[in-house]
Amino acid sequence: MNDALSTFSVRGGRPLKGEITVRGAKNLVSKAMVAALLGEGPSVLRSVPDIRDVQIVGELLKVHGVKIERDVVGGVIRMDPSNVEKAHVVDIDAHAGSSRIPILFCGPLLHRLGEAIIPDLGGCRIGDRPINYHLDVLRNFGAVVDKRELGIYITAPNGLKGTKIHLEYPSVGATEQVLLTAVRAEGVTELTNAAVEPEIEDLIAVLQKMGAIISLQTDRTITIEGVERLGGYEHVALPDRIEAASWACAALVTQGDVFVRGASQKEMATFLNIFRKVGGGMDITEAGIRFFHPGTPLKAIAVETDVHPGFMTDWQQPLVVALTQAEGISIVHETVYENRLGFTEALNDMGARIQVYRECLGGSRCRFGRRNFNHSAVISGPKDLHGAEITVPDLRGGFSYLIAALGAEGVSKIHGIDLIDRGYESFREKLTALGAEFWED
Ligand SMILES: CC(=O)N[C@H]1[C@@H](OP(=O)(O)OP(=O)(O)OC[C@H]2O[C@@H](n3ccc(=O)[nH]c3=O)[C@H](O)[C@@H]2O)O[C@H](CO)[C@@H](O)[C@@H]1O
Ligand SMILES: C=C(OP(=O)(O)O)C(=O)O
Repeated sequence: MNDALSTFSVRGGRPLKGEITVRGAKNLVSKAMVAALLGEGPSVLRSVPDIRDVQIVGELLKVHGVKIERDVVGGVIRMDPSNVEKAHVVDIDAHAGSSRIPILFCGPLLHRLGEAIIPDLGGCRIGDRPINYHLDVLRNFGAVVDKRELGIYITAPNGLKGTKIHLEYPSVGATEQVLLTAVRAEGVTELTNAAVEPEIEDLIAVLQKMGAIISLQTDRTITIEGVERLGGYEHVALPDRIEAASWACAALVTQGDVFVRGASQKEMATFLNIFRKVGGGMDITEAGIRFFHPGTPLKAIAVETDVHPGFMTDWQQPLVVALTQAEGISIVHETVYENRLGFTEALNDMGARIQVYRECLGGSRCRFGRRNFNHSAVISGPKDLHGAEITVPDLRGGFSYLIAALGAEGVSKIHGIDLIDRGYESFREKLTALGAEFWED
């Protein structure tokens, strides 16, 4: 175990009961903040959660001259990009490895400054996570990409021009790259096989408020007519459907009853279907969703992760913990990331029975079939979980360990808990509100 990591101890066995609130989605807020860079006037974003990714993007905006005012408690961030300027390489490099968002600064910085320097990316290590689509997209618009020792240096000597782009896979980040570049490129851009996640639709709404002209067809085609200028925006971020689903799984595993204020049915429809099939109870209201264990045995299921409107990959890890409590054999086929099942090893140390396979099990053949990636899991349940000493591997894996520890008999020691702050606002306070017993060493 790494002693340098902060340690969080949890005594499991108490049902989580009560109410918590989710605010804006990590995967929209950070991108809407980047979009503010494109405007000539200030932008105001509301329902901003207090998570580390927001802080990191805020700092990156600041080093580029954006004036930021933030009301952390009220969840409001005001960004004034009137004086965007070149940042010092050392200031940019200070953010190397911290998040995946810097790659999305390319289009806005090229439009504003004619060049962009992008540090090495961070984010969860759940696969190789290449950026080839991003760089191809930028080259398509006419950008010149130069890989240097301290990151990537991008210029657009002849400006950025609208183009036709087809994505080999509907990547969320690459779709956002196209949007954030095309809105001010000269002429029309047509993107086919685009990702259509709710966070992307919300980013389109933000850009439209700024003056962009974007249409989204039902066949994953997005057309963007470039405009010369964009203004600021005022926007309320859509709620975080990943955080909401994570608390739903925590309610199930601990035999609890949690009202997640802010959870929205529309963006969670696919998760809600699976939660119901597993046997979870729910009451859907306008204000939020109550998730509870109905007292009857949970049922095993087969599920595969997919791009929207499929079952989201970021829901997979919390759901796997819930499936350790279901009666029978569940199958989970991870088709978005090749390496997102490593976290199951520690669950097995806690008493779960999960076997991982290279084959595509229980669903269609995916990009990872017949390759050396353990991307299918077979979960036999129900199994009583017991406390263990575990280290957080990534954001969702970390929250999943927390769920397992809350549902386990005895005390678990979780190392590296701070990683969870990247995407779960005030999770310690929320755990306290729900009656969990934990302490930090
Ligand atoms: C900050 C953020 O919004 N993160 C989300 C975003 O990540 P992110 O935008 O990084 O995820 P992508 O949709 O781009 O990745 C999907 C797949 O495409 C591959 N790929 C992607 C880009 C590329 O240039 N080349 C390539 O091969 C990836 O390795 C992965 O296998 O969408 C993922 C899929 O819903 C979510 O899990 C992440 O929470
Ligand atoms: C994979 C995730 O995020 P990121 O892309 O920021 O690593 C996540 O939120 O689960």
